[in-house]
Amino acid sequence: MDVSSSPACRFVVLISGRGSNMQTIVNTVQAGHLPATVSAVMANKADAAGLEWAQAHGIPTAVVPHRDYDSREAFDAALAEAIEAYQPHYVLLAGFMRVLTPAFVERFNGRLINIHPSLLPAFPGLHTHQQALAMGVQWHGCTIHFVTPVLDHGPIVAQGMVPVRADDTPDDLAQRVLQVEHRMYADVVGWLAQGRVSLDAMQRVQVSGVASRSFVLTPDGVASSE
Ligand SMILES: Nc1nc2c(c(=O)[nH]1)N[C@@H](CN(C=O)c1ccc(C(=O)N[C@@H](CCC(=O)O)C(=O)O)cc1)CN2
Ligand SMILES: NCC(=O)N[C@@H]1O[C@H](COP(=O)([O-])[O-])[C@@H](O)[C@H]1O
Repeated sequence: MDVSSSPACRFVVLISGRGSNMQTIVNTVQAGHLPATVSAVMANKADAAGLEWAQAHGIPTAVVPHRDYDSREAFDAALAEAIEAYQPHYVLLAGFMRVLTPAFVERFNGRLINIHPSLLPAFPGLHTHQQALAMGVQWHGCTIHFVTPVLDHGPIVAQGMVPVRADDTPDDLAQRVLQVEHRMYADVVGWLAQGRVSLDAMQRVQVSGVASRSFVLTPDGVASSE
């Protein structure tokens, strides 16, 4: 793919399902206020509902079915080849549900971003809303972080939090957290596109010109904690 004419920040977005975070990313970029483009949306499942939405919005899509490969390493190598064809500045995981191998993470080191539906380091892995309710936490939320070989452990870019209600079900919590996820990823995509995000010598995230990297859900919507 010839990207020489594209000086903008190129994103490839990885999904596994409905892709509401991917839709937020595409809508943010296609609003036209950022020097950025979503070069492709890719999924590890052909039935990922977000693929049809992306195609309808003019975004190239690809499927690399993880079940077609004999090993995690082989799948990751095929996925990496598909991604590198677009020469992205960043690869954004948005509901991507495969644990990535160290070789894959190394190949995109410093350019791989994920959104996780908990306030890391609390509740890594899957079923985070069930974990939160089981522990009786009163605050829950989401984290955008750089991806490292250690699952859900990378340097944190932003976090957002929501109150937990006594009668919450996991789905109630998921829907409340998604509101914050969408606002957060929209802001983080802007920071990335504007070249504001870096890692210091201690592998801590720095975002130039941004006073707060935390968000909170209020009765009036999602607010930055500035
Ligand atoms: N090396 C890393 N890979 C991934 C990270 C990461 O931080 N480091 N983040 C995840 C995203 N994620 C949570 O945010 C996550 C995704 C998937 C799983 C998981 O256990 N997946 C199973 C399959 C589950 C399924 O297919 O439904 C698996 O891969 O065997 C845990 C956490 C993305 N990858
Ligand atoms: N461990 C990864 C993970 O659980 N990601 C979560 O999957 C959901 C996908 O929603 P979406 O497909 O509508 O963006 C989101 O809540 C995201 O945080």
